[in-house]
Amino acid sequence: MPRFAANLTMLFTELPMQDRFAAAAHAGFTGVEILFPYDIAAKDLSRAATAAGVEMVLLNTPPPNWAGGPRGFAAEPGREERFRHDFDRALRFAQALRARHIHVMAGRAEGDAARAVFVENLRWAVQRAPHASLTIEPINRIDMPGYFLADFDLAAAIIEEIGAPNLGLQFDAYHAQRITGDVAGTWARVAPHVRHVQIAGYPGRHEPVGGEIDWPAFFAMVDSSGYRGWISAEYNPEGHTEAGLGWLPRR
Ligand SMILES: O=C(O)C(=O)[C@@H](O)CO
Ligand SMILES: [Mg+2]
Repeated sequence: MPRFAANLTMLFTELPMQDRFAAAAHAGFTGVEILFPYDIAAKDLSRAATAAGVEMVLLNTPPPNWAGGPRGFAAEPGREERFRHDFDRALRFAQALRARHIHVMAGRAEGDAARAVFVENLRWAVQRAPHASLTIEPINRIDMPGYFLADFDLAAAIIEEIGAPNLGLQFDAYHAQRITGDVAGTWARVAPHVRHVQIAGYPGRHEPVGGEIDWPAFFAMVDSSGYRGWISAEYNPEGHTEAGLGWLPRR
């Protein structure tokens, strides 16, 4: 059975960030992720994670703008220097927090030049951080207009092309359903590349309960595929976070 993590950027927002670690542990999560942790000193976040006894699972490359600004530069021609600067910053945070994965965000771009720059930047990153685990995540363009990586097959092809042991796929079931309408079929095609999973109900991006995704079937499929990484709850709770955690196994 995979382990469950709480995305502290979206869950437990009733509390200040440092208090969300303990709240997640109390609720039954053994790991946490933060999309953009850069506003708080890494040592303070690390202390909160250690005190709560939760593992830091993932963070994103900057910029730290959750409110609609740019979402990374890895696929943007002409922004290679900015990408490398941001990547090193993410690496420092990941090392300080002992974070398992760094999600390398592609940013807004399109076309062959963007694909080439994305591959080139990822090749640089996997060599820059050979001991870090890097992920790329297809994100639907309705929620994130213009985002370069919005195709699971493209992500799998790029991972295969780069062929680095420290680069894998971040499979967000919500985006998979929104992009393909077939989360199970998509999983079946790309499962060997997956090294991190995120979940949210579709439609709505709320708790993973009901909706278009058959959640018991999804969890069974992920489990039987041999995936042993984390499954992270990355959704907007309908109400109070705690009140919506009935879906979490082993509570
Ligand atoms: O939007 C998502 O889904 C994510 O996982 C984020 O990392 C993107 O900011
Ligand atoms: Mg996601």
